[in-house]
Amino acid sequence: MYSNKTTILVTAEEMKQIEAEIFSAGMPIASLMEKVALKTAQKITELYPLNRKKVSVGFIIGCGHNGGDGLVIARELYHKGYDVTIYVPLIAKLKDLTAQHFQYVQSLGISTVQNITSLSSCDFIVDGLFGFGLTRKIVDDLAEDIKTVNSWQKPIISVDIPSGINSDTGAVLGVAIRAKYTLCLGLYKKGIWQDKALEYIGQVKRIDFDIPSSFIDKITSESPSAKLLTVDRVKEILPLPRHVTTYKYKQGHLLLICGSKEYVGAALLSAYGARSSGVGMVTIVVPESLKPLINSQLPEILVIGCRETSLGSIETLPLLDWEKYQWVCCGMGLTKEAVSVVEKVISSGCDILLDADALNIVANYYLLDSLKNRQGKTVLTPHDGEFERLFPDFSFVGMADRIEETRQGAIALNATILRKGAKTIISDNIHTWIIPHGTPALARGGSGDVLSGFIGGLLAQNSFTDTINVDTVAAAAWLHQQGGILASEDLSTLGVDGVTLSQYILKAVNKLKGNGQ
Ligand SMILES: NC(=O)C1=CN([C@@H]2O[C@H](COP(=O)(O)OP(=O)(O)OC[C@H]3O[C@@H](n4cnc5c(N)ncnc54)[C@H](O)[C@@H]3O)[C@@H](O)[C@H]2O)[C@@H](O)CC1
Ligand SMILES: [K+]
Repeated sequence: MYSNKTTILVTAEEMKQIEAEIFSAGMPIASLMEKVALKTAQKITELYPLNRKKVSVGFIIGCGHNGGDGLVIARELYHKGYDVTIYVPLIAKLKDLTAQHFQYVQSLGISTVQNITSLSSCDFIVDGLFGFGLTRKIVDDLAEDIKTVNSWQKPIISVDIPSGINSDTGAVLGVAIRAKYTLCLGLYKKGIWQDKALEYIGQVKRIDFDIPSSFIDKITSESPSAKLLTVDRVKEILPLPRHVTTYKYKQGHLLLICGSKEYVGAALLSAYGARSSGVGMVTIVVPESLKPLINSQLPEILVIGCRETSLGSIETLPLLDWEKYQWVCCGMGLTKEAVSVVEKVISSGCDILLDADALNIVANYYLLDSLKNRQGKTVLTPHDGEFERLFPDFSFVGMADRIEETRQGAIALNATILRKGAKTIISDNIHTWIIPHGTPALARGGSGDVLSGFIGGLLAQNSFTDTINVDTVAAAAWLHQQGGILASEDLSTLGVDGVTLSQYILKAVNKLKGNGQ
């Protein structure tokens, strides 16, 4: 089983409360700081081992306990033989524990400097300026110091979170350290996984300090915390291994409603995505003129051609036996003309996924109420622009916390929302997943069409299991990103077109060990 402890994202307030539980249970504050900082120092020695030549490290130390951590790390690296220099810009405001550690490092003869530029010759920098206690914008000399450190383009290791990043929203408070590594202490701070922080966090590594699960549960069980999706959880969610006596209709029947003369490829790519899911049956509804192409490219798919408008969009849906399908995916390349199509899908009572033009139609034609009150399950897959168009009147849009905003959207529409971005977020209100790894190779036309078909195929298969939909959608998004990562490793960031991606998704599935294959 995956552990809450290693994947949960906490706010600064939650972290403070968990810390308070630890202290009130008897752990002395200084002992906890010592433990955390020793483990962090150990990680730094692994990242930058001492070799025959001297390694010099500069510390930028703040006035709170992030600075205290920094000073303990500085002391340990000094004892190990690193050439340590410390800069403490807020020296008059040090918290007691931090001041004590500062006094001790001075007594050891560790060199302290009065100016940031004195650190410019160090091999790397440790940022212990601010952690989750940063409450306001960084200004004046301190802001200049951060700009100066960033301008050196040296490796910077941030303790807990890059100084200047809001630990809940990921927003830059004035200016922020651009880290090469973020060594996050204990639990992941939510801000680290927000898109806004991405340019600053570098590689994230969690330093475990044995927080009892009961404390984490006590503080977070009532709150709608987000979690990082792990490979182990993805393995549990996948509809594998298959039962030996299964047959095609037991593996789900997916209905795709998509495509137009203008966006032929969207229909093809959604079908390729569905194909990669291994779903038992796929039926695709497209404008009549697309039928021969789909037949020639994907011979295993049933194709229903529809009467089309003068511009080549689906004019009306034929009579469909909706009950036959475990999931319906609609919208990819449909064009904004296909209003009646989207209305019919929403009123069908089926379990549905709406993407692309279907989302724009919902936004343009005020279909939000019918969406919210529909019988079947709903999955929506907007990117940021589509998300904002979906909720023009809702106060939560623009609330700065992208993760919470997505959860609020899921509540408002009684739906599972997958919000695309550098970090994909999936929420059904109760559960929220973040896909930790991603690749900019997927920032190109067609990736989303593949994703919708792939999600639909997994949802159709998992509709025969107890797996909740938000988990299936998240696992699909995880594999989609992994497919992109594997493809870009083989073919470069420029080589991940939609067809290639759909094939590499299967490589990502195959890489999961113990999936019954
Ligand atoms: N939560 C935990 O379990 C643990 C936390 N520890 C460390 O403690 C840190 C949090 O410590 P603190 O609460 O002392 O907070 P910080 O060390 O992040 O900084 C807070 C201090 O900075 C000042 N400050 C805030 N914004 C400022 C600004 N814009 N300009 C100038 N000064 C500003 C505040 O007045 C306060 O004195 C964590 O990030 C972590 O590094 C560890 O020592 C031990 C374990
Ligand atoms: K920091």
